[in-house]
Amino acid sequence: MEQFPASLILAGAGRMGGAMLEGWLEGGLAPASIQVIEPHPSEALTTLAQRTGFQLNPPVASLRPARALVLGIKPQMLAEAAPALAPLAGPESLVLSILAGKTLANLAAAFPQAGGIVRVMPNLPASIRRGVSVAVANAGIDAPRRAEADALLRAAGDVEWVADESLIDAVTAVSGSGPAYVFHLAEAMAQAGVAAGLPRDLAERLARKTVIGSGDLMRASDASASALREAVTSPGGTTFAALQVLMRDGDGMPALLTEAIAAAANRSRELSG
Ligand SMILES: NC(=O)C1=CN([C@@H]2O[C@H](COP(=O)(O)OP(=O)(O)OC[C@H]3O[C@@H](n4cnc5c(N)ncnc54)[C@H](O)[C@@H]3O)[C@@H](O)[C@H]2O)C=CC1
Ligand SMILES: O=C(O)[C@@H]1CCC=N1
Repeated sequence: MEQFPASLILAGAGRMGGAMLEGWLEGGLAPASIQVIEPHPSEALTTLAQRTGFQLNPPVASLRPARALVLGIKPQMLAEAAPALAPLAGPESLVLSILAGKTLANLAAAFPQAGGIVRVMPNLPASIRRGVSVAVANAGIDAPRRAEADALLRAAGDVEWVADESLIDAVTAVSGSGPAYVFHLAEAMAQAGVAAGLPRDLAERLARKTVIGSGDLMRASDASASALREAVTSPGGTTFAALQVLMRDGDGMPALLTEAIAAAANRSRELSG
């Protein structure tokens, strides 16, 4: 049995907060223990609340500090939202933040009463419990709080704990933003397929199914990404011709991704404070 927190308030159930909520519900977190604060609830969130029974936007006066306060708002909203949210994190509470860039020190200043703080970078596949999260805890996180945070993150996929908070900016750039790179790969493959003469709908289906099948194959196989790539590449064949372009020094995919990931990590650092 997972050691979920006895009560949880989620502040901000947009795309990522909503994805984690779906993962928790699928993973067995009791809907009766969940309260969600979301000023602009989507239709899907409202339907989910009706179907499962968690409280969506309970009267503010009824809110008491929860064992876990999960922050799913945007980093730029923290300063504005914190004064109203801070009373919901008491000495027994754990604050779990998914905000890109916001450091443990930023969060401790915004939630001065909180018993402990965990900064997490999750990713969007959390909604189907296939996410990967990297977490770092401040000194207030004791073993029970850490186990509860771990249970929440495990319900959304895999979890890695790190001790060095400075790694989180690069983590954000690789796995937090990473699903967007994969989806963009599917977009770009479809576009290139159209340029090579395919009808758009066929090109989009082929790109989508190729990304899905390749991901499933990676999941099913112990082979490294390099070994799987080599398995597609016949010497002197078609893949080899394509990879000579993609792996080109200077302007190939490794160079582009290095630049893109550095830009994302820099943006994460800028968002602190
Ligand atoms: N979208 C993603 O794939 C990932 C997002 N994140 C982080 O998740 C956070 C949310 O990002 P998204 O879900 O993409 O944005 P979003 O805009 O979809 O969600 C933010 C939600 O917060 C709500 N909100 C605004 N003020 C509020 C308040 N005072 N109290 C409660 N809720 C309030 C908004 O109505 C909105 O629904 C960000 O901090 C981002 O860095 C982290 C990893 C991946
Ligand atoms: O784009 C962003 O800022 C957020 C953080 C990681 C993924 N989405």
